[in-house]
Amino acid sequence: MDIVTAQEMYEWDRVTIEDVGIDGAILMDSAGRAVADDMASHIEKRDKIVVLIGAGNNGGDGFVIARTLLNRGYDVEAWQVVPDEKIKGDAAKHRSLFLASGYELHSCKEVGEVKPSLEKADVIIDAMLGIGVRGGLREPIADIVQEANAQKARRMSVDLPTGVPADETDEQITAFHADKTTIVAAPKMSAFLEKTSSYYGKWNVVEIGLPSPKLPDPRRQVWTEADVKRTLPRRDRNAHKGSHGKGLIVGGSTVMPGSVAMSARASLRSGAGLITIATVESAIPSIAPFIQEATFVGLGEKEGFACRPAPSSLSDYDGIAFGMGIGRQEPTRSLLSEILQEADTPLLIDADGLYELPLDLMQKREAPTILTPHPGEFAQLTGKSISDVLARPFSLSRTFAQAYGVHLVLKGPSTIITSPDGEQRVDVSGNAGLAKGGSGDVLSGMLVAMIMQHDSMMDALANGCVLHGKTAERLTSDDHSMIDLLASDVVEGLPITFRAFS
Ligand SMILES: NC(=O)C1=CN([C@@H]2O[C@H](COP(=O)(O)OP(=O)(O)OC[C@H]3O[C@@H](n4cnc5c(N)ncnc54)[C@H](OP(=O)(O)O)[C@@H]3O)[C@@H](O)[C@H]2O)[C@@H](O)CC1
Ligand SMILES: Nc1ncnc2c1ncn2[C@@H]1O[C@H](COP(=O)(O)OP(=O)(O)O)[C@@H](O)[C@H]1O
Ligand SMILES: [K+]
Repeated sequence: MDIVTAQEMYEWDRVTIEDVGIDGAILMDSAGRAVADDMASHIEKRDKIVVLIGAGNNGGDGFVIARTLLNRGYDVEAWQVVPDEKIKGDAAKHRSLFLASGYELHSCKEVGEVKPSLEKADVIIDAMLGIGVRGGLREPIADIVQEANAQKARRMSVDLPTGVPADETDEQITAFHADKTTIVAAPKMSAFLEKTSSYYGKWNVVEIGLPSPKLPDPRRQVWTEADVKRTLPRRDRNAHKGSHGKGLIVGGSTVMPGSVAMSARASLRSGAGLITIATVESAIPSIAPFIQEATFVGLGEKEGFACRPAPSSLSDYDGIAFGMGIGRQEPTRSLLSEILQEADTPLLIDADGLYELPLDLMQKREAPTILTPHPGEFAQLTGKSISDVLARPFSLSRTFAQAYGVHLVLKGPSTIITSPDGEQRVDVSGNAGLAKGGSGDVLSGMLVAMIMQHDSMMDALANGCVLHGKTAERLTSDDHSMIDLLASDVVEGLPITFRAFS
């Protein structure tokens, strides 16, 4: 499922109308009817419905939705919240069709006129503004949004909640707070941004007749369960342990020994053939009982933290993960510098490994490098603030991955995975049960296992992220809550996930 900007959406629409030859008013009719069909499955005949209609094409969709629901016998009041002369083109045509059908259209210049209807409504449908919003909301829309948000009615938005822009933004927004949004044709970037995603409520996408081959490839897509099922490698019945990769996990310290054990277990549970843990010598006895299947390499240590030299024969491994629980001490960073220069296999760097990462050495590597920061770590890597990262994760990820030639997994409720040539995939699985220490360590272990088994790095990373999130989702819907779920529960939950997906 492609994720679009406003500009990409307009281009898709333009090409469909001009080159394919589908009339704009017909597209609007299809869009409105598809949205009405979707919304109708969430409303009852006895519900009092108010449709709020703006000036642009989003309002045009609103006229079609109101007419369609009225045709089907729903109890609908249609409210135009802009002056007549503002409504032009296809929207004006659908306004005429609405009136010619014999339906009543209310209009308001200020919120007081529509307020009694909003107060009585069971459902408020927002077709005021879509991807064409510019700047702060003007009156009366600003007041209507505030009044609608104060009601107990169910709020449903058409395409986007009014006030939410389609794209990344630094601006503070005031917006309609939808319980549900029916998105037209393709999800917009803002559905995945921390600042704006909550205004959408639950969302889904309806098809409206825009031909898929005519969408200019945004190189940005949601990675779905179906994508995982399609691309997850099947295990060959003649496999031996070497077929699925020999991984090295470098991390841990005397004060943080558990993280590497979790990464290693997650890696083995995700299909890695062999896992070696490289950690400070003194931590091995405390870790070993938790992971009988792994082998160990003892690292030299200074005051409980790992130091050079790097484990010998780095080239024996098919994948390396560095950083979980390793600490931020100077000797540890020298160890990473050595690994960056010597390892000629895929190297994933997470957690403390990302702290003061030598970007120049990383950039010189020829084998793939994968960074898995959360927004705080990415802010530190880029010299931006966390709020900058949260406002522009797509563009900052793409710029960084392309500049440094790395794969970037920017973690969060929507995890954005970017390749060195700028392709992006978004994983929306998981829930707040994962907002716990150790979740990232589990993910790193899973990703190393995936990297060793897939031919495509992007498939490996996207599949690993979705399987991680889906495991948490399943666990919190069965035996656990988001409160009690531990990272180690996610590791032990992997078998059922893999059974479902492979
Ligand atoms: N194009 C497509 O691909 C398809 C689009 N479709 C649908 O069309 C929608 C996009 O339509 P759109 O381009 O007409 O923009 P839209 O969001 O209705 O707003 C424009 C109006 O809002 C006004 N306005 C702006 N900012 C404002 C503010 N801050 N406060 C107050 N008012 C403000 C602005 O006024 P102006 O500034 O011009 O005076 C103008 O009148 C899209 O989301 C989808 O639903 C589908 O039907 C089919 C395929
Ligand atoms: N609210 C959430 N919804 C979905 N996934 C989440 C949420 N919070 C955290 N996660 C996921 O959990 C993991 C946390 O990683 P990270 O922040 O590195 O944790 P830690 O360093 O504590 O192990 C990431 O995969 C992230 O995507
Ligand atoms: K809307």
